[in-house]
Amino acid sequence: MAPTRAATFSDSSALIDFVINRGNGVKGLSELGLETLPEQYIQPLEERMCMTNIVPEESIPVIDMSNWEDPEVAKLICDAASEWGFFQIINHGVPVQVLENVKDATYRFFNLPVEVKNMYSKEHSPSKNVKFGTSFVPHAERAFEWKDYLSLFYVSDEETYTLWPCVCREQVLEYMKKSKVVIKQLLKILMKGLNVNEIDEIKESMLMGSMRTNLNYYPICPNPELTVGVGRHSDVSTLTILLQDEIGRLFVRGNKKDSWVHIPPIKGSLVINVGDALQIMSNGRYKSVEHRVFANGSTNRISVPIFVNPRPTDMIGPLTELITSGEEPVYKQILYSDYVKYFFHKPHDGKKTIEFAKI
Ligand SMILES: O=C(O)CCC(=O)C(=O)O
Ligand SMILES: [Fe+2]
Repeated sequence: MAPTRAATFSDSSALIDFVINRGNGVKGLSELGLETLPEQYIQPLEERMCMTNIVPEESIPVIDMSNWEDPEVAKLICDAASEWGFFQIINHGVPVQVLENVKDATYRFFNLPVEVKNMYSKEHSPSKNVKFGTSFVPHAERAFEWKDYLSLFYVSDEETYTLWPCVCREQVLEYMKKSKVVIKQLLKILMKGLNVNEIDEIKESMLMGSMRTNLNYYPICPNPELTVGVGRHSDVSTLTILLQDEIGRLFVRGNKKDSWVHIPPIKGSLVINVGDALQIMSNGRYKSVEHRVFANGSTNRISVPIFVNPRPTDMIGPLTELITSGEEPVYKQILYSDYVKYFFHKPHDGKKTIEFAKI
């Protein structure tokens, strides 16, 4: 019997060498035209897509930001952040062209020759602030995730122009800068919702002292029903601003037990979600909610999240305003970089990271 193409990688070390060490990623696997998914990507049954758990009649709020100072808009945002942890915004002020440009830049990066992309892998990158990789933490995962990414931690414009790949740096920078306006509006509203009316320097650093933008690439997958693009997780950010393309397949945990709700692509919109850092700072009032991405059998998908984070050196914990007003703290003070380190040392595991900060 002729061997199937998947047999090429029946040996795990050969697959790891091709995908990780040589930098082909899952894009390289996808382009081999494999007929079956390599077993290293087969997820346990409970992590795979199950249509019966999807609630098609539910959806996360879509909020028009054109009158963002209107108290009714503020209420919609604060309610969405506490009930869903997720919402989409439209008329947010980030020009559509900026969004289109960053999507084009994402394709430009992933279409570079493997040798060029691999110059940014963990082993070869000139800086830990720029990293090309695949899956989430392949060295610790029992099953890999069907995703490649480029992760860009912003330090300064100067560093961006020296270290980031030239095919995407200007577009990512512009997307970050234009998004900063709406990020500030959202944080102002969310803080007001907690009766925190002044955002001083220390608070601004805790809320948005650093930013990381990821370019995510989910290539066409053989047997998409057996794997995931990104497994169940909540983000470790304060807020995440996510640009997705028109493909869909991003799901968020719904309010009913074991239910999942699709986040439909809306042209020009941005998906906003609360991350663990904001759940901690708000003492649990705003919720970071589990989400995941399923793989796709017929189309490549991209997404571009901006993770708005505290600075790595910030101590974060429930805001003093909440505690002095009599709330019992649910979380302790933690060094943000310790929290992030903990997240990146284990595979995706739903909402478990936040246990690290619980009192
Ligand atoms: O690709 C997406 O739509 C979501 C990705 C995501 O959840 C993440 O990168 O944290
Ligand atoms: Fe996420």
